[in-house]
Amino acid sequence: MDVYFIGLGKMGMGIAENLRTHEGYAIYTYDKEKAITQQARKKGFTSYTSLTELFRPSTQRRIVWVMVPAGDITEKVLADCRQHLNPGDILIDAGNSKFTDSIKQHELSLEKNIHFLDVGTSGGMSGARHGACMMIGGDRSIFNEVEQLFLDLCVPDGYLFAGEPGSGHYLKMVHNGIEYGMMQSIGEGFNLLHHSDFDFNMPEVARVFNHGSVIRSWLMELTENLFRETLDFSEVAGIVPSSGEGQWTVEEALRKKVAIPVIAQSLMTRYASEDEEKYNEKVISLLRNQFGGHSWVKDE
Ligand SMILES: O=C(O)[C@H](O)[C@@H](O)[C@H](O)[C@H](O)COP(=O)(O)O
Repeated sequence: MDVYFIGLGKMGMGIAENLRTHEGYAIYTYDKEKAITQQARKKGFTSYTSLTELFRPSTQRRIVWVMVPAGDITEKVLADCRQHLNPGDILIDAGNSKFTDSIKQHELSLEKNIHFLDVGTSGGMSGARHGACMMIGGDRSIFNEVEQLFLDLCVPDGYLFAGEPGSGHYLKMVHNGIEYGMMQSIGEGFNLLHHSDFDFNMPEVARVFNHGSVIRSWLMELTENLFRETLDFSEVAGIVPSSGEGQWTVEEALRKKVAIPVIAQSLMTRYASEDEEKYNEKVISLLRNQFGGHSWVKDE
């Protein structure tokens, strides 16, 4: 198979490096950053500096693996690719795109007889390099034609053809909603341990939670790792950004009138962490003062 990688960031580069450890692929790469193109060449990839060079006329079917930031950038890259591709080529968006965008991209691709698969990719950087988890939406017949790609890139049992266009990214969205809730719960539990009257050894607690307990998990292993690296979090601001999938999960739950209180609360907690002004808490403090004469704490 001729596989063209577009976007060699933390995930794209890992996936490309993963794929070249398998037989049967000709791999071509492109990244808009010259420095990354150089880096890819140093690693031995055939790497180009423009899409025109990358997509030199070819009679072979091209499989294009796009892994760039979701939203406008993905939309532009996919549109640019379609300018160069032949009918029958396969365009794969393996980034964290919104499922509604993927449905649209599927339709736009179809207009040019280009096939489109939306692939939700999980497992972080180590997964990309050594075996990922992938959730795939699109036409089943196209998935069947390139299934070997997923067999090679994923851990055993680590991919699923989810169904219609958009379903791959829908699944990844909900996966990330669950990820938000699980992380929130781990954070809260360890916060309580941190404030308790007992002197718990945090890395050891995370270790024991990981051996035979109900809550053993990769996130708990990462919790053990982070505590082993340092117990001093004084330099960490405690601000938790979010890339969008948690928000889309909540929006979808509102649209479908499905209750997801834990995931919604995890998202709100992240938003609150970013709100350094604390206007909400200031209003509440002053309200307590209004009705009860309670004093408010002066900002230092
Ligand atoms: O499954 C995964 O490998 C992760 O979910 C990965 O996709 C990424 O780390 C998140 O997109 C971060 O998402 P937030 O920025 O929303 O926390």
